[in-house]
Amino acid sequence: MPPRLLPHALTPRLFTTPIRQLNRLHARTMASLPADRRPIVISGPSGVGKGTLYKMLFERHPDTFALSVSHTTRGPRAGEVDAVDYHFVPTESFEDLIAKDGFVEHAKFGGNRYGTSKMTIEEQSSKGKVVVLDIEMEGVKQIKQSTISARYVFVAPPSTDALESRLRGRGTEKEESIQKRLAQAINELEYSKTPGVHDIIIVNDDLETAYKTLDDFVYKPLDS
Ligand SMILES: Nc1ncnc2c1ncn2[C@@H]1O[C@H](COP(=O)(O)OP(=O)(O)OP(=O)(O)O)[C@@H](O)[C@H]1O
Repeated sequence: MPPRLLPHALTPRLFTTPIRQLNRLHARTMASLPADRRPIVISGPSGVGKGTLYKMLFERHPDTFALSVSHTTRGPRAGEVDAVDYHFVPTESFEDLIAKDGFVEHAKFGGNRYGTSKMTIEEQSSKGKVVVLDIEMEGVKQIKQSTISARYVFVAPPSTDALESRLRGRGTEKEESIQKRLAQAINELEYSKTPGVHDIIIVNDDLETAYKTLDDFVYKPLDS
């Protein structure tokens, strides 16, 4: 039996889509490594939208980035998974790793310890991923003093009122924790004004605009 001819509307797109369009489609679905492969350190006050922004980056460029999973002594929030959101460890194990010089940065915040292990960064980089680190001010200072060469992004809120309403709107923090985070936000914002500390400061007002600024920065050519 001769093959049935498909009506035009059902012809597979492959045969009707111009090559240039196909290439663009292909580029978007393939891992698209930035020219600059150094780890990207993203900092900014709690609740400003760091997580929201880098998750968009991961979704829009699959298989390209890896979030450095931090170690912490704090307990998991509802829905958080060990080794995915954090490596949840007891204080003794955390201190053990400090003694072995196993962290690129570590800090205490809100009564808990947080840190990025050298091993975590090495593992992801060796898989060809661009590592993204979500860390706070003290961690940024330590990485800047370390031998790690990184790019530094600071995410700022459009206003402190907006920051507070995002923190509250997220619904993950108790009042005491919100107050601590807001107090710390003032220090973070002050530090961000130090010249030369960050390569870019992104004000996260309109989300898509902020995302575009982040994407452009991450993918800018090496010589610009
Ligand atoms: N541009 C934006 N406009 C309005 N709301 C936003 C915007 N960006 C993020 N948010 C919301 O703000 C809240 C905090 O965002 P997110 O959890 O990403 O912050 P974070 O900086 O990663 O916080 P933390 O450091 O505590 O993990 C979330 O509910 C998120 O949906």
